[in-house]
Amino acid sequence: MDAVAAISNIHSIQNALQVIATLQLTSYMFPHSSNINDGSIYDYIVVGAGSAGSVVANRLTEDPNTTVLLVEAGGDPPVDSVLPGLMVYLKETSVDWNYTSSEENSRICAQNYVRDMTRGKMLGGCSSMNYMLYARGDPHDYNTWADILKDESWNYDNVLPYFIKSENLLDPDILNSPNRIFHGVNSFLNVTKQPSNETHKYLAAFKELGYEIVLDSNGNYTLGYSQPLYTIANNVRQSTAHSFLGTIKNRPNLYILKNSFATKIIFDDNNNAIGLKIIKENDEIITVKANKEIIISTGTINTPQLLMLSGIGPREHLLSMGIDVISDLPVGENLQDHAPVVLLYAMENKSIVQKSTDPHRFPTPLMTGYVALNKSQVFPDYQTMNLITDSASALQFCAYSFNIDYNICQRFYEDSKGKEVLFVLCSNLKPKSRGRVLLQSTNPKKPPLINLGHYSDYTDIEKSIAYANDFNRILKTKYFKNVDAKLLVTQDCQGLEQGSEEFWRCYIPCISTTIFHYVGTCAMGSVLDSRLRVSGVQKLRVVDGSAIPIITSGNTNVPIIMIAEKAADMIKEDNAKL
Ligand SMILES: Cc1cc2nc3c(=O)[nH]c(=O)nc-3n(C[C@H](O)[C@H](O)[C@H](O)COP(=O)(O)OP(=O)(O)OC[C@H]3O[C@@H](n4cnc5c(N)ncnc54)[C@H](O)[C@@H]3O)c2cc1C
Repeated sequence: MDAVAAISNIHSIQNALQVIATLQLTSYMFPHSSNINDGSIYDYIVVGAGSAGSVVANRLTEDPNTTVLLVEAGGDPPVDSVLPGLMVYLKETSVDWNYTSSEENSRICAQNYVRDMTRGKMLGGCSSMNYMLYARGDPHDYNTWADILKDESWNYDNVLPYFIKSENLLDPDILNSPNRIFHGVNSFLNVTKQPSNETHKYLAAFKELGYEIVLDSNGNYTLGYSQPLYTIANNVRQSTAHSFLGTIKNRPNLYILKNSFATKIIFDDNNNAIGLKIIKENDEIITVKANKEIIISTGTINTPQLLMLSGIGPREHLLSMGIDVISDLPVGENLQDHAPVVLLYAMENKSIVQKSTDPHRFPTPLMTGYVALNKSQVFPDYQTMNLITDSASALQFCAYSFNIDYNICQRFYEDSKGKEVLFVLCSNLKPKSRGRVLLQSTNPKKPPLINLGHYSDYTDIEKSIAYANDFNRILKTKYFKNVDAKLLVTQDCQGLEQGSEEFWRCYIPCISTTIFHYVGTCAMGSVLDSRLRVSGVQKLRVVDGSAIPIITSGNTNVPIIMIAEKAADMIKEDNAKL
């Protein structure tokens, strides 16, 4: 097999799945689209039914006297979203916004490198196409937010109830452990483990290196290696579309407009957000109105675009685009992501590697680790996601899912053919690099200009070197020695002493990628206040990943769900006072 053939296999399966999607087999699981007319008025309008927007719409409609319109650019999640084992087939399809980032200013391998940025365009947003790892981040993250924002309501003790509020944990081991107190069991988001015996030999190797093997990384202590939790239950993906919308699809006060694209927020003369311009599925343009508030939940890339198109953003940039400025704010700046280094290890010979063929489960056995280099530190510096796979699947992950250069992936494949492969994503959890989102046009349908800025801060390379070196000690463990495990290296870096400074400096820029954790472009503390209100205007909030001031120490879906739970309470409180 070569990398081109591996990707062509994926495309063939995607084509078949696109045909199946026309049957709309999943539509019974989700709310139907409402008939919305020009000029309709609601108490609240929520724009974007992703991880955050679905939760906000659910919580606001708990009061039967409150009407909510939820506007979503995409439609129902297809079968390949609902079945966890098919997750790799969603990229670059009609449910992906298909954004790319131009990385010309960063220090990655190739000049003017273009990176694929997968983003969900359907009910549930990215929660309908993500890799379903349930990770809350570390208490230190939220205590830092509270310090920056000078608002204790964001410290760990005060956000923990919102993590608990959203969750229905179904794992018996954690439920019978002291960590039970950190988990919810009564809510919409079902969470399970996907246990696998194949992880044991690797967990033993991590233990040999001195890492703790923990039952759960989602309590008040996150360090150690574990079999993680997933937003998978009852054989299906627990997207927010499934958990928070499917379960309330008959609420008469929830109105949903699918396949409809919001293009502009309308303000009155006093800068109150009062309406929203939308292009419907049939290209009809309508304006809808909100009595109380408009909540923007269109995600880290589209939220800054919508705000800027509506006159909220950096003055110079808006004026250069011919847009009248309503509020001069650093919208689009502060873009953050985890940019992991991909480390591949060729393990024991296995002519036929046991692969999960069950589409109801996560496709490979996996372990996660949270590590602090300084042993007296209680929060992690880096995260590893460790997938146990085979050379052919590793080739697909490498060249397709994680968009690494074909030739490099091909080389990895050749050097691991017939073997088990440990595919590791090793992420610096607190990168200093920042990217940016700008408008490239006043046409709302034109994608914004995105620069992820990966490794634009030099210290991130240094940190990635330290973390990769630390992880690579795994080669010294008994199991790795017994099977004569090898770190796969690209041709260009061969000849350099493995583990040397020179080696990592060569290697890392070529095998770094994205894990799609984009946050921060409308951050609390700069664009928003700590109640998520947009500064300089009234009746407008942003509730999604863009509101995060500093990226969390792990995957981002569940922290965003927590923000949405907290936001819904703040919206209810603030409007009750009026
Ligand atoms: C491939 C992939 C794998 C990932 N894996 C994990 C993981 O394993 N675990 C984890 O915790 N996180 C993971 N993440 C990240 C996580 O899923 C996201 O951070 C999170 O879902 C983002 O939530 P959000 O509410 O900010 O935005 P989104 O979920 O993106 O929601 C935004 C919604 O707004 C809609 N929208 C946008 N513009 C408009 C408009 N103008 N009008 C109307 N609607 C609009 C979009 O279609 C979308 O539905 C992954 C992400 C991806 C893409």
